[in-house]
Amino acid sequence: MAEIEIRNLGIDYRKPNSDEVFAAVDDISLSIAAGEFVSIVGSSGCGKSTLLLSVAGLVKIARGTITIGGRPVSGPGPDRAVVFQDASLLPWRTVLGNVRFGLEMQRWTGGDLTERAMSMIKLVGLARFADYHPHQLSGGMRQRVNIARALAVDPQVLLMDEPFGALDAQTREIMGGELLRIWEGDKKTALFVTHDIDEAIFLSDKVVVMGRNPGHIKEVIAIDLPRPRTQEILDTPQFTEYRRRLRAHLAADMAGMHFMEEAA
Ligand SMILES: Nc1ncnc2c1ncn2[C@@H]1O[C@H](COP(=O)(O)OP(=O)(O)OP(=O)(O)O)[C@@H](O)[C@H]1O
Repeated sequence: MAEIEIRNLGIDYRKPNSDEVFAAVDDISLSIAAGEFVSIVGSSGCGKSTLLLSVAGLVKIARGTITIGGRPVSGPGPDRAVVFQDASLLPWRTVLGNVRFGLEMQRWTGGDLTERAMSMIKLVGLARFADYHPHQLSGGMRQRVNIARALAVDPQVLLMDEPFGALDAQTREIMGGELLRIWEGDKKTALFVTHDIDEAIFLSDKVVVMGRNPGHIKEVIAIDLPRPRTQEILDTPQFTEYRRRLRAHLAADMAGMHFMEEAA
């Protein structure tokens, strides 16, 4: 059975300064197996974040269902952890304090909190910085802390919304590799939103391509590349072919957007 099962999902939002509602995503069905790494790509505003937030239980489901491990999602829960683009760290707490905070919030009972937090900080390569405060860290390091905090509570599902979106290209590439190393260690089910096609292919078992108005799934592409993945894979013919397919999808979507703007 799939770990995450999304069936005919629809999410509505209210238009700004109006009572009118519109479907941000509609009729989305997707099955994600336990331990799978799935990325969501698509043009801006097509509903990627909305889909991720719905799995997190942070937006109201208007139509359809989402189940995690067979249980319907009706709000946030300890089985899911979310990492957003901007590391939401507490500035007055150290790295250790921030990772501990996640455990404190979940009333972690799986052993000593500091020990657990430290093991996660080591996992993301920040052991030497445990006493630092967020402002003393680079953007990439802050995002590592965010990931450590999310993983510390041992969620079944890790949800990431453009977690490397604010980082420079090189740091982003390094962080992608790091994320895979961590994920390969204990294979959480991962759902990852990105604008970056190469990042999506490099990380994923499946790439979900979304289209817009309302947000829907255009195609789910299985990425049949060997693991563990290294940067060399980016230059292989298979990788290039996946890139070509995904670019063609997104280009078609962009062309549709221009057409709509002209028609408006
Ligand atoms: N809280 C909200 N209230 C009203 N409309 C919203 C809300 N959040 C998102 N929207 C709208 O819903 C649609 C989907 O937004 P969403 O953020 O899910 O798209 P996205 O694909 O993640 O976009 P981006 O790639 O630009 O981050 C957009 O039209 C957006 O303007």
